[in-house]
Amino acid sequence: MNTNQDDAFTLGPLEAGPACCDPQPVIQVKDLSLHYGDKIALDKVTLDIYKGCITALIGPSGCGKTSFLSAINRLTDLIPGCCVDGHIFVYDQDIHRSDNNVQALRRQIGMVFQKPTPFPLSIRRNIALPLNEHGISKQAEVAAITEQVLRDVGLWAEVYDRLDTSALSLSGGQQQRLCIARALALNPQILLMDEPCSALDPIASGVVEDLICRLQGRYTIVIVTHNLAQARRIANYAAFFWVRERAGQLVEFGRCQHIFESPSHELTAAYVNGIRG
Ligand SMILES: Nc1ncnc2c1ncn2[C@@H]1O[C@H](COP(=O)(O)OP(=O)(O)OP(=O)(O)O)[C@@H](O)[C@H]1O
Repeated sequence: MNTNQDDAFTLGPLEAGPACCDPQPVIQVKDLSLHYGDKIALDKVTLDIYKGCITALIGPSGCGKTSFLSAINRLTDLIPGCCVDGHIFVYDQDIHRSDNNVQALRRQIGMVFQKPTPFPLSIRRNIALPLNEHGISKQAEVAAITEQVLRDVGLWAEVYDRLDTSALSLSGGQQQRLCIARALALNPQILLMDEPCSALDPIASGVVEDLICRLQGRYTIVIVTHNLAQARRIANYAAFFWVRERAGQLVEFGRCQHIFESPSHELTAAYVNGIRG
């Protein structure tokens, strides 16, 4: 087993530096409101997400962070009673237009959840299954992608000799890296991550956090985190949500340094300094 994590990852820092030096909107959210029946989870949120950057969604429990994430790849379509108003443009396409291809959208946008969610199948099948579902089934191609993405997430050296064992035999941190590899296999441009480290022990969490930093620049990443220190360490931009009049609202969005060191709103300052929330 390779114990040196720096050697394990095949992704290093980008030579050209982070793409977020020159912010280009990839996801444009305009007046997004989201209801679950009578409950307003998000009220008129407008926000741009920039190409190649990591954007952290922060705020107290129940302010609509997960709902915001779910709307971006239309997972909200699957929730009974959930209703979305407003517009979300991904690469200038309005994703809620009726002629939009949801399968193509989800291929473009990978999702990683709080709790690692490997399929109860072998490590190999976990990567192969989504590829097969999207029409990639040539054995050599599937094997090459499998090796590449497992190398990308620093897992190859740990699993190359047991690809046919159950993914459930992996540790929690390894399972989460497998889930990230599975998301990368379809070559998405955008990754949505809902508290990807919160179910992991501190060491596994550190490895996954390091991996997320290595993905920056290659992918546009939107991450929900309750860990403000983590948001500060890894994100280029932060969006601070709050609950006002029982509805989730965006209070402030900006460069991470601005949000944490000189926010424009008193509420943001109170939250990031641990006074409220
Ligand atoms: N499927 C659902 N049905 C009804 N209400 C829901 C549903 N999902 C979320 N909500 C409600 O919508 C609001 C926003 O929830 P959401 O999970 O998006 O917030 P969050 O900021 O991600 O919270 P947390 O940090 O605790 O995960 C909450 O009041 C929640 O109870």
